[in-house]
Amino acid sequence: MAKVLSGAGLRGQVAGKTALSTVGQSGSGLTYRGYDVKDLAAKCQFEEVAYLILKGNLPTQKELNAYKTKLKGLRSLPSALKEVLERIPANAHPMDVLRTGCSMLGNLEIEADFSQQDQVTDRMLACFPSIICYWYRFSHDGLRINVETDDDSIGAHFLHMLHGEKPKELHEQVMHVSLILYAEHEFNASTFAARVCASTLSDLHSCVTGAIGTLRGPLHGGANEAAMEMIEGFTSADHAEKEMMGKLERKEKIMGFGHAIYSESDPRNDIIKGWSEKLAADVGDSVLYSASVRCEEVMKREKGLFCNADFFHASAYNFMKIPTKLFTPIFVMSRLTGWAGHVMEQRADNRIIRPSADYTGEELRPVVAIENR
Ligand SMILES: CC(=O)SCCNC(=O)CCNC(=O)[C@H](O)C(C)(C)COP(=O)(O)OP(=O)(O)OC[C@H]1O[C@@H](n2cnc3c(N)ncnc32)[C@H](O)[C@@H]1OP(=O)(O)O
Ligand SMILES: O=C([O-])CC(=O)C(=O)O
Repeated sequence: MAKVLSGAGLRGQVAGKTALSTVGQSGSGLTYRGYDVKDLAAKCQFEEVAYLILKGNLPTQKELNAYKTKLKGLRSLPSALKEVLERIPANAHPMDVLRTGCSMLGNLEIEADFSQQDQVTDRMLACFPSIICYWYRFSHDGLRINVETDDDSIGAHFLHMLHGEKPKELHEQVMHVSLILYAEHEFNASTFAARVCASTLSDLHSCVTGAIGTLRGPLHGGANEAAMEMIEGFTSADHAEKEMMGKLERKEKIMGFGHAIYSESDPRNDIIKGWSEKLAADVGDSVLYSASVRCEEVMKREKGLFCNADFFHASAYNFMKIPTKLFTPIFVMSRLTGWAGHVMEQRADNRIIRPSADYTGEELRPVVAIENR
Protein backbone atom coordinates (compact mmCIF):
# COMPACT_ATOMS: atom_id res chain seq x y z
CA MET A 1 0.00 0.00 0.00
CA ALA A 2 1.41 3.40 -0.96
CA LYS A 3 1.75 6.09 1.73
CA VAL A 4 -0.92 8.83 1.71
CA LEU A 5 1.06 11.79 0.50
CA SER A 6 -0.23 15.27 1.22
CA GLY A 7 0.37 18.32 3.40
CA ALA A 8 3.43 20.48 4.02
CA GLY A 9 6.89 19.91 2.57
CA LEU A 10 5.58 19.60 -1.01
CA ARG A 11 4.61 16.04 -0.06
CA GLY A 12 2.87 14.22 -2.86
CA GLN A 13 3.31 17.04 -5.38
CA VAL A 14 4.84 16.07 -8.69
CA ALA A 15 7.70 18.53 -9.23
CA GLY A 16 9.17 17.16 -12.44
CA LYS A 17 9.96 14.03 -14.43
CA THR A 18 12.69 11.44 -14.07
CA ALA A 19 13.75 8.25 -15.80
CA LEU A 20 16.31 7.49 -13.11
CA SER A 21 14.41 5.75 -10.33
CA THR A 22 11.09 4.87 -8.73
CA VAL A 23 10.61 5.03 -4.95
CA GLY A 24 7.87 3.26 -3.00
CA GLN A 25 5.61 2.60 -5.96
CA SER A 26 4.27 -0.53 -4.31
CA GLY A 27 4.74 0.88 -0.81
CA SER A 28 8.27 -0.43 -0.46
CA GLY A 29 10.10 -0.86 -3.78
CA LEU A 30 13.12 0.93 -5.23
CA THR A 31 14.30 0.69 -8.82
CA TYR A 32 17.16 2.35 -10.70
CA ARG A 33 16.46 2.67 -14.43
CA GLY A 34 14.09 -0.31 -14.23
CA TYR A 35 16.30 -2.60 -12.14
CA ASP A 36 15.31 -3.61 -8.60
CA VAL A 37 17.89 -2.30 -6.12
CA LYS A 38 17.92 -5.75 -4.46
CA ASP A 39 18.98 -7.31 -7.75
CA LEU A 40 21.63 -4.65 -8.31
CA ALA A 41 23.02 -4.96 -4.76
CA ALA A 42 23.23 -8.75 -5.12
CA LYS A 43 24.84 -8.87 -8.56
CA CYS A 44 26.74 -5.64 -9.26
CA GLN A 45 29.69 -3.57 -8.21
CA PHE A 46 29.08 0.09 -7.40
CA GLU A 47 30.89 1.28 -10.52
CA GLU A 48 28.43 -0.73 -12.67
CA VAL A 49 25.52 1.00 -10.98
CA ALA A 50 27.16 4.42 -11.30
CA TYR A 51 27.55 3.70 -15.02
CA LEU A 52 23.90 2.62 -15.20
CA ILE A 53 22.64 5.77 -13.51
CA LEU A 54 24.84 8.14 -15.50
CA LYS A 55 24.73 6.51 -18.92
CA GLY A 56 21.40 4.70 -18.92
CA ASN A 57 22.45 1.06 -19.26
CA LEU A 58 24.55 -1.52 -17.41
CA PRO A 59 28.09 -1.72 -18.84
CA THR A 60 29.59 -4.72 -20.59
CA GLN A 61 32.72 -6.12 -18.93
CA LYS A 62 34.86 -4.17 -21.39
CA GLU A 63 32.98 -0.93 -20.71
CA LEU A 64 33.23 -1.49 -16.94
CA ASN A 65 36.96 -2.10 -17.13
CA ALA A 66 37.45 1.08 -19.15
CA TYR A 67 35.25 3.07 -16.77
CA LYS A 68 37.13 1.86 -13.69
CA THR A 69 40.48 2.58 -15.33
CA LYS A 70 39.28 6.07 -16.15
CA LEU A 71 38.11 6.71 -12.57
CA LYS A 72 41.37 5.34 -11.15
CA GLY A 73 43.25 7.90 -13.22
CA LEU A 74 41.25 10.77 -11.71
CA ARG A 75 42.01 10.24 -8.01
CA SER A 76 44.69 12.90 -7.58
CA LEU A 77 44.09 16.28 -5.91
CA PRO A 78 45.44 19.62 -7.18
CA SER A 79 47.99 21.13 -4.77
CA ALA A 80 45.84 24.25 -4.22
CA LEU A 81 43.00 21.99 -3.04
CA LYS A 82 45.35 20.10 -0.71
CA GLU A 83 46.49 23.44 0.74
CA VAL A 84 42.89 24.41 1.45
CA LEU A 85 42.19 21.03 3.06
CA GLU A 86 45.26 21.37 5.26
CA ARG A 87 43.87 24.61 6.66
CA ILE A 88 40.57 23.09 7.80
CA PRO A 89 40.71 22.18 11.52
CA ALA A 90 40.35 18.63 12.83
CA ASN A 91 37.14 19.53 14.65
CA ALA A 92 35.39 20.58 11.42
CA HIS A 93 32.58 18.34 10.25
CA PRO A 94 33.71 16.24 7.25
CA MET A 95 30.51 17.21 5.40
CA ASP A 96 31.64 20.83 5.62
CA VAL A 97 35.08 19.76 4.44
CA LEU A 98 33.54 18.01 1.46
CA ARG A 99 31.31 20.99 0.69
CA THR A 100 34.38 23.24 0.70
CA GLY A 101 36.42 20.68 -1.23
CA CYS A 102 33.78 20.41 -3.93
CA SER A 103 33.46 24.17 -4.16
CA MET A 104 37.25 24.65 -4.36
CA LEU A 105 37.49 22.00 -7.07
CA GLY A 106 34.92 24.03 -9.00
CA ASN A 107 37.29 27.01 -8.88
CA LEU A 108 40.27 25.02 -10.07
CA GLU A 109 38.59 22.81 -12.67
CA ILE A 110 35.68 24.90 -13.91
CA GLU A 111 32.83 23.31 -15.85
CA ALA A 112 33.14 25.72 -18.75
CA ASP A 113 30.10 24.36 -20.58
CA PHE A 114 27.63 21.51 -20.30
CA SER A 115 29.51 19.37 -22.82
CA GLN A 116 31.97 18.75 -19.95
CA GLN A 117 29.37 17.37 -17.54
CA ASP A 118 30.37 13.70 -17.92
CA GLN A 119 34.02 14.48 -17.32
CA VAL A 120 33.25 16.73 -14.33
CA THR A 121 31.06 14.01 -12.80
CA ASP A 122 33.70 11.30 -13.23
CA ARG A 123 36.31 13.56 -11.70
CA MET A 124 34.14 14.20 -8.63
CA LEU A 125 33.30 10.50 -8.29
CA ALA A 126 36.99 9.62 -8.41
CA CYS A 127 38.37 12.34 -6.14
CA PHE A 128 35.74 12.87 -3.40
CA PRO A 129 37.14 9.91 -1.38
CA SER A 130 40.58 11.52 -1.80
CA ILE A 131 39.27 14.85 -0.46
CA ILE A 132 37.69 13.25 2.61
CA CYS A 133 40.67 11.04 3.48
CA TYR A 134 43.37 13.60 2.67
CA TRP A 135 41.80 16.05 5.10
CA TYR A 136 41.00 13.39 7.70
CA ARG A 137 44.47 11.84 7.79
CA PHE A 138 46.23 15.23 7.69
CA SER A 139 44.12 16.82 10.43
CA HIS A 140 43.92 13.74 12.66
CA ASP A 141 47.23 11.93 12.06
CA GLY A 142 49.44 14.72 10.69
CA LEU A 143 50.01 12.70 7.50
CA ARG A 144 50.06 13.84 3.87
CA ILE A 145 48.74 10.61 2.36
CA ASN A 146 49.11 9.38 -1.20
CA VAL A 147 45.61 9.55 -2.68
CA GLU A 148 46.52 7.79 -5.92
CA THR A 149 46.17 4.16 -4.84
CA ASP A 150 45.72 1.35 -7.36
CA ASP A 151 42.66 -0.09 -5.60
CA ASP A 152 40.11 -1.58 -7.95
CA SER A 153 37.03 0.21 -6.59
CA ILE A 154 35.92 3.51 -5.09
CA GLY A 155 35.03 1.77 -1.81
CA ALA A 156 38.42 0.06 -1.53
CA HIS A 157 40.21 3.31 -2.43
CA PHE A 158 38.38 5.03 0.41
CA LEU A 159 39.06 2.33 3.03
CA HIS A 160 42.70 2.00 1.96
CA MET A 161 43.36 5.73 2.40
CA LEU A 162 41.42 5.84 5.68
CA HIS A 163 43.15 2.90 7.35
CA GLY A 164 46.51 2.98 5.58
CA GLU A 165 46.16 -0.59 4.32
CA LYS A 166 44.23 -2.43 1.64
CA PRO A 167 40.80 -3.49 2.94
CA LYS A 168 39.80 -7.11 3.33
CA GLU A 169 37.51 -8.53 0.66
CA LEU A 170 34.45 -8.56 2.92
CA HIS A 171 34.81 -4.83 3.58
CA GLU A 172 35.24 -3.99 -0.10
CA GLN A 173 32.12 -6.04 -0.82
CA VAL A 174 30.12 -4.19 1.85
CA MET A 175 31.26 -0.88 0.41
CA HIS A 176 29.97 -1.91 -3.03
CA VAL A 177 26.59 -2.77 -1.51
CA SER A 178 26.41 0.36 0.63
CA LEU A 179 27.32 2.68 -2.23
CA ILE A 180 24.75 0.96 -4.47
CA LEU A 181 22.01 1.37 -1.86
CA TYR A 182 22.74 5.07 -1.39
CA ALA A 183 23.23 5.94 -5.08
CA GLU A 184 19.86 7.31 -6.16
CA HIS A 185 16.45 8.10 -4.68
CA GLU A 186 14.24 10.19 -6.96
CA PHE A 187 13.30 13.68 -5.65
CA ASN A 188 14.73 13.44 -2.13
CA ALA A 189 15.70 16.79 -0.55
CA SER A 190 19.36 16.90 -1.64
CA THR A 191 18.61 15.80 -5.20
CA PHE A 192 15.83 18.34 -5.43
CA ALA A 193 18.26 21.03 -4.20
CA ALA A 194 20.65 19.97 -6.98
CA ARG A 195 17.87 20.15 -9.57
CA VAL A 196 16.74 23.59 -8.41
CA CYS A 197 20.32 24.81 -8.78
CA ALA A 198 20.65 23.12 -12.19
CA SER A 199 17.41 24.74 -13.35
CA THR A 200 19.10 28.16 -13.20
CA LEU A 201 21.69 26.75 -15.65
CA SER A 202 24.37 26.87 -12.97
CA ASP A 203 27.49 24.67 -13.03
CA LEU A 204 27.70 21.10 -11.72
CA HIS A 205 30.01 21.97 -8.79
CA SER A 206 27.45 24.48 -7.51
CA CYS A 207 24.64 21.92 -7.83
CA VAL A 208 26.64 19.34 -5.90
CA THR A 209 27.85 21.82 -3.27
CA GLY A 210 24.22 22.73 -2.53
CA ALA A 211 23.25 19.07 -2.46
CA ILE A 212 26.02 18.24 0.05
CA GLY A 213 24.76 20.98 2.35
CA THR A 214 21.23 19.61 2.04
CA LEU A 215 22.22 16.00 2.68
CA ARG A 216 24.14 17.00 5.82
CA GLY A 217 21.08 17.48 8.07
CA PRO A 218 19.95 14.73 10.49
CA LEU A 219 16.51 14.46 8.86
CA HIS A 220 18.27 13.33 5.65
CA GLY A 221 21.75 11.80 5.22
CA GLY A 222 22.99 12.90 8.62
CA ALA A 223 20.68 10.33 10.22
CA ASN A 224 23.29 7.53 9.91
CA GLU A 225 25.65 9.49 12.18
CA ALA A 226 22.86 10.40 14.60
CA ALA A 227 21.78 6.73 14.75
CA MET A 228 25.35 5.70 15.60
CA GLU A 229 25.59 8.29 18.35
CA MET A 230 22.45 6.78 19.86
CA ILE A 231 23.27 3.07 19.58
CA GLU A 232 26.86 3.36 20.77
CA GLY A 233 25.46 4.31 24.18
CA PHE A 234 23.59 1.00 24.52
CA THR A 235 25.25 -1.75 26.54
CA SER A 236 22.79 -4.54 25.65
CA ALA A 237 19.54 -5.19 23.79
CA ASP A 238 17.56 -4.76 27.05
CA HIS A 239 19.32 -1.47 27.75
CA ALA A 240 18.48 -0.35 24.19
CA GLU A 241 14.82 -1.17 24.78
CA LYS A 242 14.71 0.78 28.05
CA GLU A 243 16.38 3.83 26.50
CA MET A 244 14.16 3.72 23.42
CA MET A 245 11.01 3.57 25.54
CA GLY A 246 12.22 6.65 27.43
CA LYS A 247 12.87 8.51 24.19
CA LEU A 248 9.43 7.65 22.87
CA GLU A 249 7.81 8.74 26.12
CA ARG A 250 9.63 12.07 25.81
CA LYS A 251 8.40 12.23 22.19
CA GLU A 252 11.95 12.40 20.84
CA LYS A 253 12.54 11.72 17.19
CA ILE A 254 14.56 8.57 16.64
CA MET A 255 17.04 8.98 13.81
CA GLY A 256 17.22 6.21 11.22
CA PHE A 257 13.47 5.46 11.38
CA GLY A 258 10.55 6.51 9.22
CA HIS A 259 10.46 7.78 5.68
CA ALA A 260 8.80 10.53 3.68
CA ILE A 261 7.68 8.16 0.90
CA TYR A 262 7.86 4.50 1.96
CA SER A 263 4.85 3.29 3.93
CA GLU A 264 5.78 -0.27 4.94
CA SER A 265 9.54 -0.61 4.79
CA ASP A 266 12.65 0.79 3.17
CA PRO A 267 13.91 -1.94 0.80
CA ARG A 268 17.50 -0.92 1.47
CA ASN A 269 17.19 -1.81 5.17
CA ASP A 270 16.98 -5.61 4.84
CA ILE A 271 20.02 -5.61 2.61
CA ILE A 272 22.32 -3.51 4.79
CA LYS A 273 20.96 -5.22 7.91
CA GLY A 274 22.06 -8.58 6.48
CA TRP A 275 25.56 -7.25 5.88
CA SER A 276 25.68 -5.68 9.32
CA GLU A 277 24.88 -9.10 10.80
CA LYS A 278 27.72 -10.69 8.78
CA LEU A 279 30.13 -7.98 9.92
CA ALA A 280 29.01 -8.40 13.54
CA ALA A 281 29.88 -12.10 13.34
CA ASP A 282 33.18 -11.24 11.69
CA VAL A 283 34.26 -8.88 14.49
CA GLY A 284 32.72 -10.98 17.28
CA ASP A 285 30.24 -8.28 18.29
CA SER A 286 27.65 -9.25 20.87
CA VAL A 287 26.12 -5.85 21.65
CA LEU A 288 25.77 -3.37 18.79
CA TYR A 289 23.95 -5.57 16.29
CA SER A 290 21.53 -7.12 18.80
CA ALA A 291 20.85 -3.68 20.35
CA SER A 292 20.10 -2.35 16.84
CA VAL A 293 17.72 -5.24 16.16
CA ARG A 294 15.94 -4.50 19.45
CA CYS A 295 15.57 -0.82 18.48
CA GLU A 296 13.95 -1.97 15.24
CA GLU A 297 11.52 -4.24 17.15
CA VAL A 298 10.60 -1.53 19.67
CA MET A 299 9.93 1.08 16.97
CA LYS A 300 7.75 -1.34 15.01
CA ARG A 301 5.79 -2.40 18.11
CA GLU A 302 5.38 1.05 19.68
CA LYS A 303 5.09 3.36 16.65
CA GLY A 304 4.62 1.16 13.59
CA LEU A 305 7.80 2.76 12.24
CA PHE A 306 10.51 0.89 10.29
CA CYS A 307 14.24 1.39 9.81
CA ASN A 308 15.23 3.47 6.82
CA ALA A 309 18.48 3.01 4.85
CA ASP A 310 20.48 4.83 7.49
CA PHE A 311 19.86 2.78 10.63
CA PHE A 312 21.82 -0.44 10.00
CA HIS A 313 24.41 1.47 8.02
CA ALA A 314 25.51 2.85 11.38
CA SER A 315 26.52 -0.52 12.88
CA ALA A 316 27.84 -1.81 9.53
CA TYR A 317 30.22 1.14 9.13
CA ASN A 318 31.20 0.95 12.79
CA PHE A 319 32.17 -2.72 12.39
CA MET A 320 34.48 -1.65 9.54
CA LYS A 321 36.14 0.86 11.90
CA ILE A 322 34.91 3.87 9.98
CA PRO A 323 34.76 6.94 12.26
CA THR A 324 31.16 8.07 12.79
CA LYS A 325 31.71 11.54 11.37
CA LEU A 326 32.69 10.02 8.01
CA PHE A 327 29.37 8.17 7.61
CA THR A 328 27.50 10.92 5.74
CA PRO A 329 30.46 11.75 3.47
CA ILE A 330 30.33 8.12 2.27
CA PHE A 331 26.69 8.77 1.36
CA VAL A 332 27.94 11.72 -0.74
CA MET A 333 30.53 9.54 -2.53
CA SER A 334 27.61 7.44 -3.72
CA ARG A 335 24.69 9.88 -4.13
CA LEU A 336 26.89 11.99 -6.37
CA THR A 337 25.80 9.64 -9.15
CA GLY A 338 22.12 10.35 -8.52
CA TRP A 339 22.70 14.10 -8.17
CA ALA A 340 24.69 14.28 -11.40
CA GLY A 341 22.15 12.10 -13.23
CA HIS A 342 19.37 14.45 -12.14
CA VAL A 343 21.33 17.57 -13.08
CA MET A 344 21.83 16.09 -16.55
CA GLU A 345 18.12 15.27 -16.82
CA GLN A 346 17.17 18.76 -15.70
CA ARG A 347 19.51 20.37 -18.21
CA ALA A 348 18.16 18.20 -21.03
CA ASP A 349 14.60 19.45 -20.51
CA ASN A 350 14.83 22.60 -18.44
CA ARG A 351 12.50 25.22 -17.14
CA ILE A 352 13.60 27.24 -14.10
CA ILE A 353 12.09 25.75 -10.93
CA ARG A 354 10.18 28.53 -9.28
CA PRO A 355 7.10 27.58 -7.23
CA SER A 356 4.73 30.02 -5.54
CA ALA A 357 3.97 30.72 -1.88
CA ASP A 358 0.78 31.47 0.05
CA TYR A 359 1.38 34.91 1.57
CA THR A 360 0.78 35.03 5.34
CA GLY A 361 2.31 38.45 6.12
CA GLU A 362 1.06 42.00 6.78
CA GLU A 363 -1.47 43.83 4.60
CA LEU A 364 -0.05 46.59 2.42
CA ARG A 365 1.10 49.51 4.66
CA PRO A 366 2.92 52.80 4.21
CA VAL A 367 6.56 53.31 5.29
CA VAL A 368 6.56 55.65 8.33
CA ALA A 369 9.45 58.11 8.38
CA ILE A 370 12.29 56.76 10.60
CA GLU A 371 11.96 59.56 13.23
CA ASN A 372 8.28 58.66 13.73
CA ARG A 373 8.63 54.84 14.22
C1 LIG B 1 18.48 8.42 3.58
C2 LIG B 1 17.44 9.26 4.19
O1 LIG B 1 17.47 10.45 4.07
S1 LIG B 1 16.19 8.44 4.96
C3 LIG B 1 15.58 9.59 6.18
C4 LIG B 1 16.60 9.81 7.27
N1 LIG B 1 16.04 10.60 8.34
C5 LIG B 1 15.77 10.11 9.56
O2 LIG B 1 15.99 8.95 9.86
C6 LIG B 1 15.27 11.08 10.57
C7 LIG B 1 14.11 10.51 11.39
N2 LIG B 1 12.91 10.42 10.58
C8 LIG B 1 12.16 11.52 10.34
O3 LIG B 1 12.42 12.62 10.84
C9 LIG B 1 10.96 11.38 9.42
O4 LIG B 1 10.48 10.05 9.45
C10 LIG B 1 11.32 11.78 7.96
C11 LIG B 1 11.99 13.17 7.91
C12 LIG B 1 12.28 10.79 7.34
C13 LIG B 1 10.04 11.79 7.14
O5 LIG B 1 9.24 12.80 7.64
P1 LIG B 1 7.66 12.88 7.38
O6 LIG B 1 7.36 12.46 6.00
O7 LIG B 1 7.22 14.21 7.81
O8 LIG B 1 7.15 11.76 8.39
P2 LIG B 1 5.66 11.17 8.56
O9 LIG B 1 4.67 12.07 7.92
O10 LIG B 1 5.70 9.75 8.13
O11 LIG B 1 5.49 11.19 10.14
C14 LIG B 1 4.34 10.61 10.71
C15 LIG B 1 4.43 10.67 12.21
O12 LIG B 1 5.45 9.82 12.67
C16 LIG B 1 6.39 10.54 13.45
N3 LIG B 1 7.71 10.10 13.13
C17 LIG B 1 8.23 9.95 11.88
N4 LIG B 1 9.48 9.53 11.98
C18 LIG B 1 9.76 9.42 13.29
C19 LIG B 1 10.92 9.02 14.00
N5 LIG B 1 12.04 8.70 13.37
N6 LIG B 1 10.88 9.00 15.36
C20 LIG B 1 9.74 9.33 16.02
N7 LIG B 1 8.61 9.70 15.38
C21 LIG B 1 8.63 9.75 14.03
C22 LIG B 1 6.22 11.97 13.01
O13 LIG B 1 6.65 12.88 14.01
C23 LIG B 1 4.74 12.05 12.74
O14 LIG B 1 4.06 12.20 13.96
P3 LIG B 1 2.93 13.32 14.10
O15 LIG B 1 1.89 12.98 13.08
O16 LIG B 1 2.51 13.18 15.52
O17 LIG B 1 3.64 14.63 13.82
O1 LIG C 1 13.98 9.89 -0.37
C1 LIG C 1 14.14 10.52 0.68
O2 LIG C 1 13.36 11.40 1.09
C2 LIG C 1 15.31 10.25 1.54
C3 LIG C 1 16.05 9.02 1.19
O3 LIG C 1 15.73 7.93 1.59
C4 LIG C 1 17.21 9.13 0.31
O4 LIG C 1 17.50 10.23 -0.19
O5 LIG C 1 17.89 8.12 0.08
